Amino acid sequence: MVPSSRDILLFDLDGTLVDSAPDMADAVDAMLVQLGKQPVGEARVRDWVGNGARRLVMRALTGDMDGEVEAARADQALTLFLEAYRAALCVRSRLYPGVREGLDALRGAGFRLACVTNKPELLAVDLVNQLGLAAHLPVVVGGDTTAERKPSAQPLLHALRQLDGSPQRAIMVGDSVNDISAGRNAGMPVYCVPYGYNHGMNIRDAGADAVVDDIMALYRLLGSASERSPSQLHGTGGMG
Ligand SMILES: O=C(O)COP(=O)(O)O
Ligand SMILES: [Mg+2]
Repeated sequence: MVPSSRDILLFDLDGTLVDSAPDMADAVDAMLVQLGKQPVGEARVRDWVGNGARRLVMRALTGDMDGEVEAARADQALTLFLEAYRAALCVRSRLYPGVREGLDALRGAGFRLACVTNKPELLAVDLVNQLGLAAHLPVVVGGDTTAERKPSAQPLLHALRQLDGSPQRAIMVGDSVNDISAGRNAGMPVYCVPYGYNHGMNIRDAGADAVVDDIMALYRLLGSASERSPSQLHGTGGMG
């Protein structure tokens, strides 16, 4: 039985469900080479993912987390990146261990699941399909679906509207401070996995309500909480 208080789970995509950095890094490097620049490689790109494609491209062009370039240059680079990425979206990307089993178990227990990512919506939907998760994640909200992306609450609330849900019934599950802020802004608890992309920082220091080793561990945590008492699972609207 699903806990009556929190029966909706909003999942981040990159770094939480899928290790997509290898394909993103290949597309970033293809873009850089087309612009006559040196490729940067996967390790750098891992630290740069999570704030949307445009920010990723600006980080790659400047080598700086907060780097800015003029709009026309960013537009041109973004077009090249998206072309390369769309053409090879799911070549080396892999689900993290425990994801398919965990989502199966959560679905089987009656949770309703959605994806809220800063990836452009079309790419996110395509990737979810290619990974065979379309049935698990019937709602996919991307970084360009609403006017603002995470850490704004907008995309989370948009997903909840499509599920006829509310923040009181939901938990955000992610891998970065961006997901934690988005969940806070939307008024819901945030559980994090420790293996994703958190800009080189340890997620255990970032203030999540819980850190779960993987999505199967999330299922075990929510399952055992629901057996104890629904109200113990953040049922009173508290944040932790
Ligand atoms: O920054 C991105 O492109 C996507 O990142 P997210 O799936 O972790 O939100
Ligand atoms: Mg992420």
